[in-house]
Amino acid sequence: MINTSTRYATHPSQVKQFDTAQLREHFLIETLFVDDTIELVYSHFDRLIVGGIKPVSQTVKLETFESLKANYFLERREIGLINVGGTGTVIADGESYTINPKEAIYLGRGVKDVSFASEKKEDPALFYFNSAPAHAAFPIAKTSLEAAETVVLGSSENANHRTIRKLIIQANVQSCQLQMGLTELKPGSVWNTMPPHTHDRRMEAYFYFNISEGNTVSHFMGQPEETRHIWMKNNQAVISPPWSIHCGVGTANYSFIWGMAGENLDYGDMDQVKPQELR
Ligand SMILES: O=C[C@H](O)[C@@H](O)CC(=O)C(=O)O
Ligand SMILES: [Zn+2]
Repeated sequence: MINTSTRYATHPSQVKQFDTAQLREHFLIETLFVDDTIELVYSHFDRLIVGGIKPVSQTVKLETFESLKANYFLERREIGLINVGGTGTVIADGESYTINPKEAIYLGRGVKDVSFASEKKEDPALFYFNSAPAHAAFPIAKTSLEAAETVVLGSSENANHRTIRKLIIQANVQSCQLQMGLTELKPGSVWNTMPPHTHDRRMEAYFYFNISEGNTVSHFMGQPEETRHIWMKNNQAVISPPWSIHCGVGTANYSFIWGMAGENLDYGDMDQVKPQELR
């Protein structure tokens, strides 16, 4: 089963007029994990696809869908998947890859048959994914948190102490557009990506997880001088337009996956915004 929808690109002057419901309709992705289903949103921002796959009682196949006008999903695309559930398997053109919790896999253009399975039905794999158009075919690559390029940023005094793990990044995985990673906040730290930034050459999507029972995260978006917020639940994603900041604050610590597509593969070229400049 595959369930798809499309989100159009928006202009900052439009977003200025949006009420809560419109902001959520255009940017928030509420449902990503449904049993034995692929749930996805096709965004017109850099044509990034944001989705989730939850195999429970059967193997789930990565089917193509109408908007792609392709014979198979990865005919002109690449995909990065990170498992936020129990151990699972990705089968790519007959080859099986075991993906443990918090491990990632990159599949390049041209991989025809892709399917997903969980090791245990009671503890299913949850594959969060991003996919972008690809002009070249790069090899399949599996990465783990240990193998990722890691940076520790922030401090407990600023409530933003966190570990950023760049899983799919130029230094360890070759890709056309896609960059993905996983950021974990330390206990007592609640701010992610603070100070915030923009990168007009790339859009981004944030997927919030490990939000514990009774807690919530407020995601901030918009141009630095015209910000809006979206309240997030566990396992929800939010689309960040290229012109938008993307940062968040929680009522307790949490984790999130970030993924980008666009002009280049230079993670570090962000334009920083000073906290006191935000409006
Ligand atoms: O462009 C890079 C992305 O926004 C994230 O990698 C930022 C992040 O994980 C963080 O600061 O906590
Ligand atoms: Zn960013």
